Amino acid sequence: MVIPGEAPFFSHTLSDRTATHERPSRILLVDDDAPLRRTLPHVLAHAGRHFEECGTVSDAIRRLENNRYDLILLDYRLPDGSGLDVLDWLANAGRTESVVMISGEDAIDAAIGALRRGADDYVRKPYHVAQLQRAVQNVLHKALLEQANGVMSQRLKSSERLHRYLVESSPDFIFTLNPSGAFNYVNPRVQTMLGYTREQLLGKAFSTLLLDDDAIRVEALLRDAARGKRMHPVLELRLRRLDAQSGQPGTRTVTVTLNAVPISNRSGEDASQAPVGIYGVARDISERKRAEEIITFQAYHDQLTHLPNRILFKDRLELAIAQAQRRGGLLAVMFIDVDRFKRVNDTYGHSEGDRLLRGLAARLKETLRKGDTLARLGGDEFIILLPDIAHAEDAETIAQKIHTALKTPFQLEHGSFHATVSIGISVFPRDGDVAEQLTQHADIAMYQIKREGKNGFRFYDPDLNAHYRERIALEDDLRGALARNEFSLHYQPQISMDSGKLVGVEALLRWQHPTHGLVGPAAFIQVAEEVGLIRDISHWVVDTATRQLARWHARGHQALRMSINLSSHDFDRDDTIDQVADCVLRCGLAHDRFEVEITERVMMRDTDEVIARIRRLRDCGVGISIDDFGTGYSALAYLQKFPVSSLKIDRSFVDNLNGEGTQPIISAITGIARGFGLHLVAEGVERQEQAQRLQDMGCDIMQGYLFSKAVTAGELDRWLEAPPQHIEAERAPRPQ
Ligand SMILES: Nc1nc2c(ncn2[C@@H]2O[C@H](COP(=O)(O)O[C@H]3[C@@H](O)[C@H](n4cnc5c(=O)[nH]c(N)nc54)O[C@@H]3COP(=O)(O)O)[C@@H](O)[C@H]2O)c(=O)[nH]1
Repeated sequence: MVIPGEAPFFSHTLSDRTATHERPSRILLVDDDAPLRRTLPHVLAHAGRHFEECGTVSDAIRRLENNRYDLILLDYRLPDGSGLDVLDWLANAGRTESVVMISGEDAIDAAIGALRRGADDYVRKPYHVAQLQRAVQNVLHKALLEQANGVMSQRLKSSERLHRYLVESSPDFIFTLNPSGAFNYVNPRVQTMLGYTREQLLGKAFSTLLLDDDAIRVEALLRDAARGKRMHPVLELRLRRLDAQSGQPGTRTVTVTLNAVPISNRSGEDASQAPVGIYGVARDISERKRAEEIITFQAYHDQLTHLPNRILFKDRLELAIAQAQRRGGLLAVMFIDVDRFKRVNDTYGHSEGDRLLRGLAARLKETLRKGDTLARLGGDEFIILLPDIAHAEDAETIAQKIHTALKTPFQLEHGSFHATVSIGISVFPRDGDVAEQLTQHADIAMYQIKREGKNGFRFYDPDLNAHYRERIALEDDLRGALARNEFSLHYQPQISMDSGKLVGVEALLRWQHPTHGLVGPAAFIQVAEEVGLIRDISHWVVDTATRQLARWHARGHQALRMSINLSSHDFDRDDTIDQVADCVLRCGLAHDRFEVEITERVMMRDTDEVIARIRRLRDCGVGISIDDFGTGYSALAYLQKFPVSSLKIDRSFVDNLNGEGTQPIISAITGIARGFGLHLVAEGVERQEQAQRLQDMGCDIMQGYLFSKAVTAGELDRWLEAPPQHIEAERAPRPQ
């Protein structure tokens, strides 16, 4: 490295300069004695010595003005002045030539005067040759030593400047401590790194920058160092920082290397006795630490809620199991699933779903103690670890607290939302002694709560395993069912009692399961909804049903109506509704021939979006039929809001025709249908007398096992060509 304006650090070596005998010496003889001037070069001859001569002061000065010499042999008395004049000239010119004064003056004052004015030696005439030779040799040697010394000190200065430059401009905080551990040097980096000026730190103990824990470690180290022990190479410490802007204290994380350095080199003494200073280098690793912390946090936490994730949860659970095993204690795992969460996402969008999850995380946290772990496993699944419980029932208390905490609705952008959760609990060691098992058993218990109607909690029970496995298998089979073409539609006839004719059909979904045979929708629709398969299934139903109806219309049965069932989930989005409209249009189905049955569950959703979607269907000529009409509370209110075209008298009324209050309800429904001009169908008609009573009450169209179960399209083809004989027989005589 080269400091600007400086020679390279080690551009030459000492040995170059100290090899005096090899170096030529240029010597000027100044004497008015010409024979002496000619003789002296012979007397003083030596390898590398070159002599020049002159006899006057002025001649000497002229030569000096143009040349440099290593030595001047200078006579005291000269024709035009004194050798002292030459000495003065040399002094004034700042010249460094060595001078041996040669003089016949006896007086000691002359010698002293010459030496004072810069002569290096004084030889009095007459002299012995050997005396002059020695003087010349000594002076030349001394000059060379001085020269070498000058070079050396120049190099030391350069070296010191270089080191100072390196230390002062270092990106690290470099410091030295005295034996008491107080700063006696700090480089300027301290100001940007820690916010202190050098003056603020000099004289202060290093420990004043340290946090308590670190201070204890470092003080022990410094004590060891003072006793001559080797120091540890690298420490990670937090140094106190003074924020210049806010004046607030903070910390920076640094790696520090501390090295003991003996302060004085007292030769002969035991080195371990020498007082020790400390040389330290602190490197700021705060940013790296922060980045590491963020990466670690992200690896072990859920980004949405900032709760621990599955990995961290498992880690904590394994630790808690090990501790519980040691102390023979209990712990509980609570698997929590948010009920109907998917609906929030589908209806209000993902940002509302996220808001709800964050709110839920905060509420769940509030119900827990320090030391418990709440984690998010993903989606709407949370899990809690209660690492230290006295009784299994303690987990029950927490579950109740959670349900209580959720009684207050969440405030979302779209308004308030009342969330419920299903909680499954497993307890160590009763329900398992490894993390995966406890988690899976809590999950199974949670799943059972879902099956039992959600919004509750229960403990794991080994009997639940079988149900769980069935459910998992069902989910797996269902996922491939569409691709394997295992679905079909069956059509249940609707008969007009007046004409005895088949006037409509309800399309009902069937699943030809590879091992279980023909499976009805009640066994899988809910699962399809929960695992998100319902959309694709509904699309298949809509497509198949509209094509089939178009085929029957094309064969001349244009009056035939068909209804299909959609899931309430299908009304959360536009795509299924768009598809119904597209299919009806593409197949050219006449107004009201194709109908979508909606349940009160759909109407209860009652959002602007759901109403708009139902209106859109109606505008496309699709009939809207209310299934299980009259079983809910606000049936009449719905009729005002929704563009309904048909009502179905629920099977429960038909079943209970003789029950208290049933007949007035059925009469009311028939009255409403007549009043609003709605198509009316009674479903679940199984017996002749039911058909008779319904007909008496003004209901004409009926559907039920009395007439037929749902049949395949092929069977219905045959029906349409030749209605079965028994239908006529089932028809009740017309009222007179
Ligand atoms: N999202 C979709 N849901 C569908 C679809 N297809 C059907 N479903 C829903 O499943 C429910 C059960 O249907 P299913 O097992 O087919 O039962 C229907 C009839 O078989 C049964 N029924 C008909 N007549 C009688 C009878 O006289 N007695 C008796 N005990 N049961 C009878 O009733 C069911 C039809 O009911 P409804 O829909 O209310 O008219 C079913 O309720 C649908 O909601 C589908 O494609 N998608």
